[in-house]
Amino acid sequence: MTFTDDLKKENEDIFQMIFDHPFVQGIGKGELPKEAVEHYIKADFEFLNAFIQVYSLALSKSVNREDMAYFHEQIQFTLYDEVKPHLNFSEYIGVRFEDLQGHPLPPSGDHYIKHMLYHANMGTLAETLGALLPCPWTYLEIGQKLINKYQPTKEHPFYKWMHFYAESGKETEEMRKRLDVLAANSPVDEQNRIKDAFRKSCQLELAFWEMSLTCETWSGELAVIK
Ligand SMILES: Cc1ncc(C[n+]2csc(CCO)c2C)c(N)n1
Repeated sequence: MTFTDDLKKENEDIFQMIFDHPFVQGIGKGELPKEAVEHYIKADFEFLNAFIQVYSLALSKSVNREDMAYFHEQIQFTLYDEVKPHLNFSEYIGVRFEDLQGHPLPPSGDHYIKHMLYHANMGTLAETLGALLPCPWTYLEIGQKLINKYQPTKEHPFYKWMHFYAESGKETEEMRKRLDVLAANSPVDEQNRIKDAFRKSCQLELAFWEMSLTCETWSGELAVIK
């Protein structure tokens, strides 16, 4: 068992709760409230901006060219390829993607990006990867399991979304490989911080789906500053 095999086993409960979440199941069924999808895209555009910033902090902690090239590639991927699933969702709600950008993150999304930024700013490269890994891993599993369960055809409204993530296994594999090497050389207290960062990111992935479905907002009248 590798370190990341253990992480997956310890967090199987949250992976299952994510797959069972009504927003995720709604993707598989091809039926989702348009307001919830709009809430998701607005938040996720900002989430990806933060993800790119976290990758760049990880790049700054890299000590060899291979890791630098890896984070550079992942920044490119997030900037240009991750737009495709957003476009699929935007088409479904009939709103231009450009009109869904620049909105402040709701509380759970805000919590998630600050959690990642905390580990990237205060922790080691391994800790940063621990906080990042649930993002590609939970989406890979969602894509694969939804396709398996619902067998979508090309006419399914979220066919592209599901295939994009089901075929993103390389991202998860590469990140796992790096974390496994780093964690094997980490002291126990650092391994515990990696485990904590990973579990909280899994829980915040779940919270992100719930935030979208319930159109979560900040309380009170005062507008939130982005
Ligand atoms: C809340 C949330 N979690 C995960 C993803 C998917 N995702 C975002 S960046 C990335 C890895 C790129 O290297 C992946 C798989 C998302 N869109 N939104």
